[in-house]
Amino acid sequence: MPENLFDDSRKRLRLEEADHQSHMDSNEMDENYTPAFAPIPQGHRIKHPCGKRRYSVSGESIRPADSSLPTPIHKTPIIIKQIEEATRQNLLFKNLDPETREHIYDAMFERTVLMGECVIKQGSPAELFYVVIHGLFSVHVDDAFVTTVGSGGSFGELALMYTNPRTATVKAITNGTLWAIDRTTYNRIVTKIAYNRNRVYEGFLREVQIFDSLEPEEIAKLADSMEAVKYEDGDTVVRQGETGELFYVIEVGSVDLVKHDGRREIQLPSLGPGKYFGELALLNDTPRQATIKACGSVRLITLKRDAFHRLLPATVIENMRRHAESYNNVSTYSGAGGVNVLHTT
Ligand SMILES: Nc1ncnc2c1ncn2[C@@H]1O[C@@H]2COP(=O)(O)O[C@H]2[C@H]1O
Ligand SMILES: Nc1ncnc2c1ncn2[C@@H]1O[C@@H]2COP(=O)(O)O[C@H]2[C@H]1O
Repeated sequence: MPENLFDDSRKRLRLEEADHQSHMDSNEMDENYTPAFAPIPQGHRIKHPCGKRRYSVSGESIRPADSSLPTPIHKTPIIIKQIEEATRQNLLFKNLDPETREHIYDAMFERTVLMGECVIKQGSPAELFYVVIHGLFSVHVDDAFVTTVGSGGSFGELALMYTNPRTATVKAITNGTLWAIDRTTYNRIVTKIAYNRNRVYEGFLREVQIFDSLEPEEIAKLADSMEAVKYEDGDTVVRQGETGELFYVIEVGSVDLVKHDGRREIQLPSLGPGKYFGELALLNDTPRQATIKACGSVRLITLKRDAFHRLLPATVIENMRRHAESYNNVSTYSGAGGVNVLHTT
């Protein structure tokens, strides 16, 4: 049975409440305020010594394999839109992929507050992040008023990052409606979705021929380091002559390759699902040797240069080098179709 984190959150919320009166009615925003946080790097993971992967965010250890996504809390499309707008500029949301963001919106719960209530008390433990749907709230640092936050705003974001005490007091100037999420639930969603996605990559990478010799554990590490990117028809993925930092495996769709040999533009065989490209720049430290464009919608899984060198064993690198030798030999090049000279210059 998944634990009920929302009941827990409400308990903590009550602990944060205190009876304070406020007579502030200013609408000024504190333009000097910069939230003291950096975005949670997606997939900030550590490998547990026992071999089971754990994900560590904000000092809390989460084992995503054993956790589940929270039960969604119903909200109207208007509320979802308001939450979306209020969090659009927030780094903790903006850097998340749409699927993760959606699950976080689903998990947020409603909290109504009365005029004069203290929602956050400076110095108290931080647990909840709030989006303001209705009402006006005043922010005070060391008892000095700094700003107000109204409908479409948010506060308490530090709670999603750290266990540090609250940096300010926030009071309700009017009755209000807030939607909230606690740090544990936020982290659980972020790590669970990253974990699920990596397991899907893992399944796919197991089927990729060049990785045939890898052990399951090596495939899992690779999946954890890879990120998906999407391109639409005609988009250039890599351009001949440019520096390259990524290695690509085609998950969905196909790509067209064109190489300019100094005189002529030559069309090379297209590549489809399970094929890879972009290894030459990383293997030889050379500029890209061909231009590659999406043919229809394409989904690629990418590996950064350092992870490429760190995670791929010598046997795989050797097989890639051997395969690259066939690039200049049309008869043995595995991408069927041969080469066509497009035009000469
Ligand atoms: N100077 C400020 N201007 C605007 N909002 C602030 C300021 N200082 C703190 N806050 C907000 O008040 C919140 C108090 O709880 P947190 O520290 O979690 O996150 C804080 C911010 O969201
Ligand atoms: N005949 C070819 N010549 C050069 N690159 C090729 C050829 N066929 C496929 N490629 C791929 O095109 C990629 C372009 O970027 P890279 O040079 O990093 O790596 C290259 C190879 O993966």
